[in-house]
Amino acid sequence: MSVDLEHICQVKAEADCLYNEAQVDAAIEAIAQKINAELANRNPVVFCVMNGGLVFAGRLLPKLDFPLELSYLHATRYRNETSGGDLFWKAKPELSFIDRDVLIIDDILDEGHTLHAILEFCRHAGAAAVHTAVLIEKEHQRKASPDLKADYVGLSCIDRYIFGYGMDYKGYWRNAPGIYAVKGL
Ligand SMILES: O=P(O)(O)OC[C@H]1O[C@H](OP(=O)(O)OP(=O)(O)O)[C@H](O)[C@@H]1O
Ligand code: HPA
Repeated sequence: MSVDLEHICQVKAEADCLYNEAQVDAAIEAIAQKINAELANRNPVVFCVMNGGLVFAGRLLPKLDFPLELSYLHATRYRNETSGGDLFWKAKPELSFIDRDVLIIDDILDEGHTLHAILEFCRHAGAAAVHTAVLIEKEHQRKASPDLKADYVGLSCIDRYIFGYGMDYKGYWRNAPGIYAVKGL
């Protein structure tokens, strides 16, 4: 698929900055403090949800000061689009976590289908407990289930399509050093 880089650059130039780098990092620090207080003695297996969770996990992990194991999984339902479809597992968790505490790290809880499916997978696969951390939660009434919440949530945002800090717009701007809302979306 050919990408119109001019469009990609225009989207960044016209976007609204919802949170700058300092604000996002402060939110990550606050999450780290809570996780340090609550999971330090749990010897968890931490799964970064690729691709979106990469930047959040990269900033969060060095702030966690207890023993943990790190792995990744890749479940995707947006596939570089701005609305989600069926969940597709690109990589299921490889590290065994039977009877272990699991910590799932992802960038965004939007409709929540992704987190819901990952939670179900980990529970059925024998995790002792599953904890979830998301950098940002989007506020709307379209959640996969109304009671679906992450245990650790850094920020919240209005119902617009956002990018930056791991989140993409059509595969781009995961590297943006803040959280931005696309103009008109
Ligand atoms: O709450 P939901 O509506 O299910 O959406 C959240 C999920 O969508 C994004 O992943 P995406 O499918 O874009 O895959 P990617 O991380 O590889 O871009 C994001 O990283 C979350 O994992
Ligand atoms: O608003 C979003 N931005 C980027 N990725 C996403 N995945 C779900 N919602 C979003």
